[in-house]
Amino acid sequence: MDHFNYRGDTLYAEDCEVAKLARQHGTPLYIYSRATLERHWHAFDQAVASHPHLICYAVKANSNLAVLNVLARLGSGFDIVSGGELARVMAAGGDPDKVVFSGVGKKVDELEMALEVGIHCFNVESAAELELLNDVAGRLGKVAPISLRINPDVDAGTHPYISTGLKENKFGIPMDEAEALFLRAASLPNLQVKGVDCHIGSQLTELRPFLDATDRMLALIDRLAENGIVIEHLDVGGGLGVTYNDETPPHPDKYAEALLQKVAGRPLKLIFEPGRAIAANAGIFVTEVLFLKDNGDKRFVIVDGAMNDLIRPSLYSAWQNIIPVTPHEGDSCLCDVVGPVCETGDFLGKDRQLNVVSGDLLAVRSAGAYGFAMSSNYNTRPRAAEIMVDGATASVVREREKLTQLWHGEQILP
Ligand SMILES: Cc1ncc(COP(=O)(O)O)c(C=O)c1O
Ligand SMILES: N[C@@H](CCCC[NH3+])C(=O)O
Repeated sequence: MDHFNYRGDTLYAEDCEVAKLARQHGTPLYIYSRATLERHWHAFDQAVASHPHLICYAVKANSNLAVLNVLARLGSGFDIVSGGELARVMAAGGDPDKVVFSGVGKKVDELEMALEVGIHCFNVESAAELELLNDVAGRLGKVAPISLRINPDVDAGTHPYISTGLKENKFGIPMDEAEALFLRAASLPNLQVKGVDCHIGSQLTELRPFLDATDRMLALIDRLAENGIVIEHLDVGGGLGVTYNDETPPHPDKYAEALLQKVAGRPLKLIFEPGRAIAANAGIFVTEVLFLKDNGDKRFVIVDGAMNDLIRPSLYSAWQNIIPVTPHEGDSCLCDVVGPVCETGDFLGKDRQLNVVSGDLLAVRSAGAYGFAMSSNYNTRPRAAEIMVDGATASVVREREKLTQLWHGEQILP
């Protein structure tokens, strides 16, 4: 369970009343629970406690500095995909020595920045990136620790837009090119081979694809050993799913147990890059009902939150639970919860049984990951405020954007 529960007739975030936070800070509003973030991180960390490991939280899921800082204080590492994310990690007090850098399109300035601060490992995704990194490191007089991200060609059984470990996806190096590229990496003077990594997709709800990928990675590690290349760590990526509706993803304990069986007896450090599993159910998105509109057999509940705030429903047809902050007695009816943005695809949920009136608050659950982080200013809508609750204390961890911030840097020509 998370820390967003009803007490009496109204929803709480830990010991803070959600309706009160909405009144104080306005809507739309993201609310995160520190206790839930910490519990999810510990669940991962403790699951693999018996084996050398590093949990590198995937910053892209929720990159608010306060979220990163809470995890950094637990000793977390971080998986980043840009120089911007590296800067955030450092601004939040994260340790660069626990940072792994993923991504198919790293730029020279990003490589330089990561080399200067001394990250744990570059997860290299192509032959061209390998050569570039060697050049940049040489120019700076550094040796870059590297892993090659291998595309294990397994079907993660998830939404096609968030599946990453199939041959047809842009990510990683094809398995049949892996050995040659590792040999090349080992021959380059400014690189040090450290590990292999993979990440096969997101919101996985079965263990099988993870274990298939691990088998393939371990077989590769054995072949590399025969060629004199010693691999120190296996980075299995992120991807563990969460319950949005009725999914039953494996608990990190079960995942770790199965994985540890496979690596038993090997002096191989394990790296994990969980994003969603840590952040999704640590957050809710609160929005106010503006108007109701009845169209024949359907009711539109028009709210002040929109696809620019939370794009997952529009982008992936993702289902996230929508609950009343303070439920009413009485009959519900079938509703589409839609935002003010001028797009037919602007909805937070379709065909939901709700009983609401104008002025009510709704909470979209499981919004802590890929929520605010994917938000935009489309329709010149300021991005929502973000609150972190810790017991009975609620703090603004990002102010609501002001309109003037939205055109900062623009200019009118004479
Ligand atoms: C390389 C990499 N690592 C980790 C993650 C985090 O994934 P998730 O949020 O599914 O755990 C992603 C995103 O899917 C990713 O691309
Ligand atoms: N943004 C996606 C997940 C993509 C993960 C990024 N590698 C989601 O909301 O489900």
